[in-house]
Amino acid sequence: MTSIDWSAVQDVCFSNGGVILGIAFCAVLLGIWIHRNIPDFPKAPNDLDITTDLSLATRWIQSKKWLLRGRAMLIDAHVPGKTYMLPTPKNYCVFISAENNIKEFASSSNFSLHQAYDDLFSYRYNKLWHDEGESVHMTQIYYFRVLREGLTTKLPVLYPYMHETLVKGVADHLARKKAVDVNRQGWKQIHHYPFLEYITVSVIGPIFWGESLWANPEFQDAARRFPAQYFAFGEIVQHVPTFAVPLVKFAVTKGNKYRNILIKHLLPIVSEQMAEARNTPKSEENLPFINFIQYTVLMTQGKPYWTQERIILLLESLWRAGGHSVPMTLTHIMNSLCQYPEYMEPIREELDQQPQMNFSVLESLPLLNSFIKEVIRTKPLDSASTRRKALKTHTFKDGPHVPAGNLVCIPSYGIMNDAALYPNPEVFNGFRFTTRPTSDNQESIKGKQGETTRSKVTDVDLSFPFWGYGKEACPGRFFASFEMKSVIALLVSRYDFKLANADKPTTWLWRTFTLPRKDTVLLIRERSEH
Ligand code: HEM
Repeated sequence: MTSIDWSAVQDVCFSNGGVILGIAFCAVLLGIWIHRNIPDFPKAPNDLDITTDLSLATRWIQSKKWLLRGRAMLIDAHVPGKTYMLPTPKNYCVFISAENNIKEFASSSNFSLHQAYDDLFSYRYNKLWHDEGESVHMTQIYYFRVLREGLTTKLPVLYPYMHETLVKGVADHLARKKAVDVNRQGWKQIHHYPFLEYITVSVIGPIFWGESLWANPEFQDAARRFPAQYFAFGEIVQHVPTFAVPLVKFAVTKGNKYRNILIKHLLPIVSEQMAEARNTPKSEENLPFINFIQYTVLMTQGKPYWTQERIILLLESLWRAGGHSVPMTLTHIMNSLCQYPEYMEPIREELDQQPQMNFSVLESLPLLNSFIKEVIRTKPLDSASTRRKALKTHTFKDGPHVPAGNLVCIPSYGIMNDAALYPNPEVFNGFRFTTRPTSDNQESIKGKQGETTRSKVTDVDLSFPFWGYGKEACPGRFFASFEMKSVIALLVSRYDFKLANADKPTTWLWRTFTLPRKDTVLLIRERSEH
């Protein structure tokens, strides 16, 4: 029998005792960090149409893969009409596409939109003020009131202003660029997404904050930068241990720099306008829409819940919600116009045929409407919609049992690419939505009296759940769609454009999102006829 000679091991251990102790200490710290980062998943949903049996390790790996490959995982897992689940970093997400189940969860108080977005954007760490008495319900009511009653109904009046701002914004932006091509054909080079972000924010900025505040360079710069910083922090904070959150917040937000600037400017304005409103008789009907600040102040007049801090928080949330998704979706639309140039001429012709452009004309153009809708169908910003977190355990009438703490979502990409709803879904057909519907199951395209109407970008229905579904569907979609149409109409009718490098990818993926790359370069020049 051979005996083991331990002396070598002893030599290593004792002569390197400090090092080994150090490694052991680091291992303990790593263990604590991993432990804190493996959240206690809620109980797994069951009674699904497609069941998944996941070991702890698989669940952990899958939930991390979700960040980088969420969209692909969701598309792979999708079976029309079936319920299935995938693990996300904090819980399971149950995907529901059967009509009854969608209607059931979208209207049930057991589920919360706010809590679901808290998981995504870390609201709880991202808040400015800790507000014990805050009512999510009240905030949601006012999101809808301000956006629907305020902004949406005023779009016809706002169009000339929006158009003028766009024309100037694009011209000024391009004037700062030198022509790049050697053949002297007048092409200029711009970074596509930053350009569209700049001009769309230039349109909504004054409508939101008022012209004089928007003209303040310090305020405008902070307002432009704040949403991106908010989302970056919301993402980063999910991957650091809780004790490090304040430090990370300080580092990422540079000590709340942009938010503090917004507040410095907003507090005196909001408080002055509230004082003025108190001395003016309250009118419920036809409040004038001058800008968002003023409209919100008038709308909340006489409601003790609405303190100046809460009004600012409401404005801040609306600004974040509206700021980034419009230019991102718009970039997908413009990229698709470059990718499928055969659509450019018909859309241009449709625009050129209009003797005068205004809100109703722009809203009535079938080719423009259809092209935008087809891009959204094939390349939605988010492949899942109508995120809701189960606040209470919920057992659906038709099956799935969802323990509290899990998410429920609609697999919007899967539905919008289902061959039963959209024939040849894999084919990009820019004018797919110009024909009137043939199938009875598309409830959206039926008017109030059952008459068919043309499909619109802003439709919310079971075959087009891009904007969410039910009473909480995006209240900003009318403005978003109209702004996107205004930008495309201007660029298509006055400019030629193409991608500088058609072979380079134009998007990157994160979770279930398809985001435009910031480094995509667009070549653009003014059309000679204009
Ligand atoms: C292309 C642009 C946009 C897209 C893709 C988009 C998409 C969405 C989606 C999917 C939801 C969730 C609905 C649900 O889960 O049922 C939502 C909610 C919301 N959107 Fe939009 N949106 C866009 C533009 C805007 C704009 C421009 C504004 C404001 C000016 C806005 C304001 C809101 C608000 C306030 C909510 C939250 C409603 C609540 O908490 O109840 N959105 N949006």
